[in-house]
Amino acid sequence: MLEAPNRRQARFITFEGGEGVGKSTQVKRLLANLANVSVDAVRTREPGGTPKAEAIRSFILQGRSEAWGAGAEAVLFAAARYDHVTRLIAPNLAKGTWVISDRFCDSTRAYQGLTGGVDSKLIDALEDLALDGHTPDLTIVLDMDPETAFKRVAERAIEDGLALTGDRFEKEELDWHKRLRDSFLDIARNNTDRCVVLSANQAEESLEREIWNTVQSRFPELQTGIPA
Ligand SMILES: Nc1ncnc2c1ncn2[C@@H]1O[C@H](COP(=O)(O)OP(=O)(O)O)[C@@H](O)[C@H]1O
Ligand SMILES: Cc1cn([C@H]2C[C@H](O)[C@@H](COP(=O)(O)OP(=O)(O)O)O2)c(=O)[nH]c1=O
Repeated sequence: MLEAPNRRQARFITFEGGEGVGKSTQVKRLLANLANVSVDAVRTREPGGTPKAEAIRSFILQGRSEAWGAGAEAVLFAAARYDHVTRLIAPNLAKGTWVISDRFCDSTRAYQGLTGGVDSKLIDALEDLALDGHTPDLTIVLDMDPETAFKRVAERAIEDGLALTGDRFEKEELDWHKRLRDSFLDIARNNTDRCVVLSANQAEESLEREIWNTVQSRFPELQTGIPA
């Protein structure tokens, strides 16, 4: 008897890229597309995803670890990630539920490592410890020039009547964000088996279709259309 898609091997997909490129928007759209083909999936994010990792998130994003430097912050992100992997990601994958994460280990490599100047040996060691073997099956890198991304975020904040305050990393200079963009592209070039770079500078719906096509071609079991 043929198995329904959600009975097959669960997949771990991550979204990466700079600020405001549309990661959260597209994670939600991918979840809806997976639900349409009866695949059980959970949406999560980094830093965070579990109560303890969310506590580390608040600590870092409020700027309380800034004075410690990028190396110590990389260790904090890795501590949050270890909790996230062992308490949420691994158990869900083990029971057959796909996991879709808004940011994961490439953010540490890009922000603290390539852009923040932390030695790649420390980043490699932290990644090895925190992932505990759970390398993503697919990473979608959303790429776009940071000026356009910032305009989007600002326009939306004005529409919603919100003040644009920004967290620790959103406050960095434009040049820093350009280097960050290059860092994500470097990571993708060095991990072509895992990473797919897509232009985020397109309408939400067309980017959603590109992502769904990418996911379906990477995981052909989704194309069978067998109902659960
Ligand atoms: N393709 C798109 N075109 C225009 N605006 C978008 C697009 N995708 C997302 N947005 C808007 O841009 C802002 C940032 O999107 P978001 O998904 O929160 O980005 P991120 O999670 O990468 O920070 C939001 O206001 C969102 O509604
Ligand atoms: C996961 C992770 C995030 N970060 C940064 C990226 C973001 O600036 C911030 C998370 O904030 P968040 O608001 O979730 O990101 P976004 O702006 O994409 O919506 O933490 C790191 O510096 N290192 C990491 O390992």
